[in-house]
Amino acid sequence: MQITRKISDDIVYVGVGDKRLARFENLFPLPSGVTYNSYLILDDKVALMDTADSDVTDQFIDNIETALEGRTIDYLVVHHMEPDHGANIKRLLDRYPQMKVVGNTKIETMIHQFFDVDLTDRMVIVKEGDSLPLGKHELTFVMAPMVHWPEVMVSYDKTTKTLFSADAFGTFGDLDGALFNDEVDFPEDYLDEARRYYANIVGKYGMQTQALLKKAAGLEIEMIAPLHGPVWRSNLEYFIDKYQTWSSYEPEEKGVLILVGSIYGHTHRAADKLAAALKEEGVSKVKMYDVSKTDVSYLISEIFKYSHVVLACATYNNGIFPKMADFIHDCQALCVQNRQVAIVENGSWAPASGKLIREELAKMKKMEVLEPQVTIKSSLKKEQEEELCQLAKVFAQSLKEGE
Ligand SMILES: Cc1cc2nc3c(=O)[nH]c(=O)nc-3n(C[C@H](O)[C@H](O)[C@H](O)COP(=O)(O)O)c2cc1C
Repeated sequence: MQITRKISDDIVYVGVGDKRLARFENLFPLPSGVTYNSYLILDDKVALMDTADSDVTDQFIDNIETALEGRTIDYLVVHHMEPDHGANIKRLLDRYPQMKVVGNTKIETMIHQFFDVDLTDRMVIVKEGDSLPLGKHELTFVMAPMVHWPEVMVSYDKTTKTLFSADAFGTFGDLDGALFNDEVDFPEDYLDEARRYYANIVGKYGMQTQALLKKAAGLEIEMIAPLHGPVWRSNLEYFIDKYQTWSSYEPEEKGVLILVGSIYGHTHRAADKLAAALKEEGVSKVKMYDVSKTDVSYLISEIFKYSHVVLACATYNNGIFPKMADFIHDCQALCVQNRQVAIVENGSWAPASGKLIREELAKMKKMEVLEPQVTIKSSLKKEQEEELCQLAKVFAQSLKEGE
């Protein structure tokens, strides 16, 4: 059985969706799966654009064999060596003995690291701007180092004006039979997962992503074919604009994200009070999460989205409540920056989480702390309720600025 679709007259999607994988990179929950995209260009020469994860090998090979209709593969273009795309390189080298691998020198090195293969006379090394003629199609290679591994490159097909974008413009989520962005309700059903993918996987490398966007701006692109999620053939500016926003660490939306680290719920009550006060002040977008309940990858995605953040946190063994500390650590690792943040701390004998959170924020770029910092000693009292109302006013004013 094969499951393939054409993305143009002679380019066939041979990728595979996987709904069974629980966590991407054994880390990020996948409630609706993921796709491993791969594309076969059937020209005078046949080029396969990347392979797929070992979990889907059988279906992937079936797809390729059907699309080939008895032909063989001349070139395997490797854009990225992460095993969710590179796992089948050796298998394909064995299966198609005349196939050559196209990639840069770092890709060649990594192929040898991952596999015991002899690449003598089987490697075509390419650098920035090099081209590979296939017949009607000609691929031009553009290096994209650290988006999000060092060897990453993308390629551009002049004939169909397609950018094979590697992991850039990828999205979590299986596609349920769809292939193109205009076959799904992307803003409704995929945007959150696209942001979660970007923020957690590529988010650390904003500068490198900006460099790639700059190079891409010089190309006439009508289709973006990433390694995960839908192929973009319409409204490209919409998704490119999202990437501009995310990679420059600009908030996507004005609104307040409240993150609560609470052991017994008292800190939650304070967060509830603040949320209600924000509503009273006319703040339309307020979103609250318990950091113990929500996987940190969703919290990271949300902080990439919202302009303003409240960290409401209990003190735990003279430290920051562990789940909140984990979140802050992830923010630092992913270079989260440029947000307005307020702190609500709690402690029964020596509240310290506020001071410690402030120290962590100071290590990050452009994280402005809004005052007052509110200190609760066990449960919320009248005095702190007033401080929370005052903080809500400060937020409302800050949100209005620049409108
Ligand atoms: C294991 C544990 C360690 C704690 N460590 C501290 C501490 O170092 N300093 C402090 O002031 N309170 C400490 N507390 C108390 C809590 O911070 C305090 O009771 C707070 O009000 C809890 O808020 P919550 O109801 O939102 O969980 C600790 C509580 C627990 C359960």
